[in-house]
Amino acid sequence: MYQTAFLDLPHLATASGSVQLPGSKSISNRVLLLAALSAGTTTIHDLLDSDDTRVMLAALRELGCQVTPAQVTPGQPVQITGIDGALPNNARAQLFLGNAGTAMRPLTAALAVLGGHFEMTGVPRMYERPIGDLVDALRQLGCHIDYLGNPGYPPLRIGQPNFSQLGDAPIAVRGDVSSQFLTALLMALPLLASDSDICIEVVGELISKPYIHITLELLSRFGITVRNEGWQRFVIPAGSRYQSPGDIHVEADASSASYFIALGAIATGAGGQNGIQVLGVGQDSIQGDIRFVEAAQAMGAQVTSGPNWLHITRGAWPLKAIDLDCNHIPDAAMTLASMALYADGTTTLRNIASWRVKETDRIAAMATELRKLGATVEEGADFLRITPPATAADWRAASIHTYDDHRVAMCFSLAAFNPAGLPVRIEDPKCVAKTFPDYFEAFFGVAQASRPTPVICIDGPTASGKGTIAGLVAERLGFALLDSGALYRITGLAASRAGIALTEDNAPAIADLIRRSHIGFTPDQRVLLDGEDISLAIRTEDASMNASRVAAFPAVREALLQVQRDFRRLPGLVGDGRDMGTVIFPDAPLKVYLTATAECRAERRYKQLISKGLSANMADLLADLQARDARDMNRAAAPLKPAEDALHLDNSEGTIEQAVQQILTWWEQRQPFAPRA
Ligand SMILES: Nc1ncnc2c1ncn2[C@@H]1O[C@H](COP(=O)(O)OP(=O)(O)O)[C@@H](O)[C@H]1O
Ligand SMILES: Nc1ccn([C@@H]2O[C@H](COP(=O)(O)OP(=O)(O)O)[C@@H](O)[C@H]2O)c(=O)n1
Repeated sequence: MYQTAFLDLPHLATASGSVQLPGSKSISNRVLLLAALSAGTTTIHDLLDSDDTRVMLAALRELGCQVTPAQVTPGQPVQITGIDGALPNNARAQLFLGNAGTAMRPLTAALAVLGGHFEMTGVPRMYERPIGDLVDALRQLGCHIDYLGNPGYPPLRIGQPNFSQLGDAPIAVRGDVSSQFLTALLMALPLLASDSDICIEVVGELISKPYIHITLELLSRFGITVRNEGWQRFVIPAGSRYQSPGDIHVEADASSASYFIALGAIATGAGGQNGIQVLGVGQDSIQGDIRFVEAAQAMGAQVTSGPNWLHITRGAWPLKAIDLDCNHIPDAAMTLASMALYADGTTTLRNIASWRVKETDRIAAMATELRKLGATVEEGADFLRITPPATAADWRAASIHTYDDHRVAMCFSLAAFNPAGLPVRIEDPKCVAKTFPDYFEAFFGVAQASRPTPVICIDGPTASGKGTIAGLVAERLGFALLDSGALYRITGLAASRAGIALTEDNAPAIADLIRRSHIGFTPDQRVLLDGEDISLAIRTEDASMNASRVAAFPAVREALLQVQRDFRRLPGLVGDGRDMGTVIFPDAPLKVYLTATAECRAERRYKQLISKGLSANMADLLADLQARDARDMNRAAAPLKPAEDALHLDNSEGTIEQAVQQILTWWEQRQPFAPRA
């Protein structure tokens, strides 16, 4: 996830490939419970691995269900052998359910009906989340539930039920607080419906009907066909029995899919590749937002689908403007507003009044931000009318405000395909965490920039502060980081360990050795050589000298050339070294030559080594540093020198933060966005 203040999307040209969307949380936990209650073994594909599914799985194991493997492993299904509608007599368990409402409520209902001796506990926040309406409904039936803390809230104790008073009267449950109570009853009461129908009556207006729809659909896959009488009464027919469907796929969140469906409609692929494959949700999805596919098709998208996948390619281009009542797809319809930027006329999205009361006033937010890009937007109480910029010249480079609304951020990523070649800035990109923390990573994984991905080069002599400052600049911009010196350090270390003398004669052997080695950098910048963590070993002064020796060999530099260029990836890269701007990335839009006096550098290096627990001596350090400067500057292959278009930054006096700010200011001056207020 990008934690930066903003994220600059370079102008994008093409997109193709496949995106695996994470499984939906509410579907995952429903499927787990239904599989546990069923007869037979269920193989669950694409289960979400999250805190909430982990506590559910642990609880099911505690109740005696066989779960293999014990943990969710990416790409591997989970198998659950169910209890076939009954627990052993006097079953007993203490279940810790964290803060997972999707586990606490349905499990409470199911266990209260099954009977036994159970304690349902969780984290303190769970004890502030009401469950009284569900407990009241279950007590009407004859279930035995006690509050162990505050009445109306978990923790709970569940005992043996007494159903002798259970008549034909409907069971009443409030529907206007949380639809999870109704979901919980709908999943528990089939256990009681062997001899006669069970009727649930909703008191108050039922909220979140799409979620009840999901529950009903999943129940039917597990053999229970509930009669839905106008969303006010639900009848579970006599003779209902949970039966495993064998295999079941957990769908991804259908609204998350909308951005990639739109992407497939907007972008063509590069080099013969075609289309976007969305894995995790298919057109037979049980989620209401899947009908976004029809709207995207009306605008021109070509969509094919199979079990849990969609494939989208560009059809009509420009896209076709539409006039649509969006009441059935309130969340996904926002994505249509971004698609409207690429349409052949004015698009009208109607019946979207609910947008006004979401994370932000989404009608106002979309209108404001679309206008920043150059679109003409008319905004009404419950509609949005969008006319794209008339020509490429009418597009504007915009810094998109995201209002702490994940969907605004995701929608506007699509503006980076504009015909004007402009980048797009997304402010506060971490707001996507609400539903899709790795959205931008997934987006960058399939999109390609129209020009070489931006690189900021920071070159300079040893201990001038390159590594420290490059790391901070990369962090602020969400860019990848290339510590090129580490590659020479690794090479020196690998050669020494292999017993190869670091002489010019041996350069081909050293180059060969490094080509065969497996070099890795972890996200927290630890350095791996053939799987071994050598982060500390390459930082000794010995390793520094060896690095500077092997770095003088053209064969070694040649071997490392492509390795370094391969670090270039969206949204950008900061490269730190000696020849980033002169040899490796000569086309970089910003090159900085960072210097500081030799004395200043020696002193900083001294402090740095001591703080890492490595031994150091000031006089030796100064001499070594000067020797290394001389070797780096005077060698024939890629000598250390400023690129002709480099900006010089003397880091002897100022603080680290001042140097970082100077580089960020230079970067900002190269961007087309208006200065931030
Ligand atoms: N402007 C500065 N003021 C104080 N210390 C600095 C400054 N710039 C860098 N340093 C410190 O100098 C040391 C060497 O910096 P480093 O980033 O390792 O240099 P390089 O990568 O150029 O060899 C680090 O401990 C760093 O924190
Ligand atoms: N792009 C680069 C980076 C490092 N190097 C060499 O690799 C050595 C170690 O690089 P480094 O950046 O880790 O060293 P320090 O600047 O931290 O001392 C340097 O002394 C250079 O000789 C290089 O030649 N080209």
